[in-house]
Amino acid sequence: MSRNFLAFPAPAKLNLYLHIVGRRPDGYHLLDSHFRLIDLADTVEVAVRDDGHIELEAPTPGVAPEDDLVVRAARCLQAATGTRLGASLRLTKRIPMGAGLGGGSSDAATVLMALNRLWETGLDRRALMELAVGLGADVPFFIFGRSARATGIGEILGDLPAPAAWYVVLRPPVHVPTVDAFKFFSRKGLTRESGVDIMQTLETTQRSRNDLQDAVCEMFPVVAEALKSLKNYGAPLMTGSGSCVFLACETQDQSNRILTALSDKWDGFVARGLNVHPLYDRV
Ligand SMILES: C[C@@](CO)(OP(=O)(O)O)[C@H](O)COP(=O)(O)OP(=O)(O)OC[C@H]1O[C@@H](n2ccc(N)nc2=O)[C@H](O)[C@@H]1O
Ligand SMILES: Nc1ncnc2c1ncn2[C@@H]1O[C@H](COP(=O)(O)OP(=O)(O)O)[C@@H](O)[C@H]1O
Repeated sequence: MSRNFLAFPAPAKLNLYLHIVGRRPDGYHLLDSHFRLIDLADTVEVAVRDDGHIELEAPTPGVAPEDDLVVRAARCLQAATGTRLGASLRLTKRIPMGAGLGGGSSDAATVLMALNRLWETGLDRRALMELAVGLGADVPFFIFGRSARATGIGEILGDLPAPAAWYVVLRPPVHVPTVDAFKFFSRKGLTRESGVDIMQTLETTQRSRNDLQDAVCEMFPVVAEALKSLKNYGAPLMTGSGSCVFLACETQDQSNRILTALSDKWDGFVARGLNVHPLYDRV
């Protein structure tokens, strides 16, 4: 049966700083991080089914369909709203996985926003964000949908504008499991005491720092090498739990020139910072 698929973008994100300021009893770490959307995006295609089934037409490489975040997001919205409708899903992956770019989380957020509209379940942004945190700590950010300061485990979000910027992003050929990055970090006892009003100290200390960076560089020295390559051009940073590293540039041309200069050694891409999620007004 031919179905009427509609396509929705799922943009990636960078962490312009990532501070770990504590740890919850359940083991999740308390963060203070600046999340910024970029124009690299996956595409999620959705067709409503009236039989209630959730079907992913082709598996995401390395992910069992029932574990796929797009399937989990659809089932989560079904359970929360009691809708009898289902969906067929197609996913076009462009965001590297395990790269600190939030690809899986963004895919999940796009499914929640798209199906909330197509199933007419009528949840508001706040309700969708509350559902989202059960799918992943940085899923709520993509529903919040604009440059944000994230605290808590990443689910408490407030506006924090980012300067217009282009980013050159290098992609070391390793997949960093988020859980391993945090585990390695905590084993080294580098967690700062919680409760510090980081925005005050941020004025006096260097803001753009990723507290997971040293741990990931120790686990994957190739990430340290990628940072070193970019250090010739400015002050690079790893995004999220890695493996990607990035450098902010004022112009697209500057980003392209740096990527070209490093292209014999590194895979990478140039991305433009976004102020709002492409689906922002569709919630
Ligand atoms: C680290 C960040 C920073 O933006 O980005 P990514 O590197 O994933 O892109 C995010 O907080 C990742 O969010 P997300 O990828 O959704 O993580 P989850 O699936 O919720 O958690 C995976 C595992 O990471 C650890 N984890 C995650 C978030 C957090 N604040 N503290 C943690 O300790 C937990 O062990 C958890 O079981
Ligand atoms: N649709 C999906 N796209 C990407 N990863 C997915 C998806 N569904 C589940 N995953 C799992 O989520 C993990 C985190 O993926 P992703 O969010 O892209 O990376 P990161 O957490 O480094 O930003 C992947 O390693 C994969 O095992």
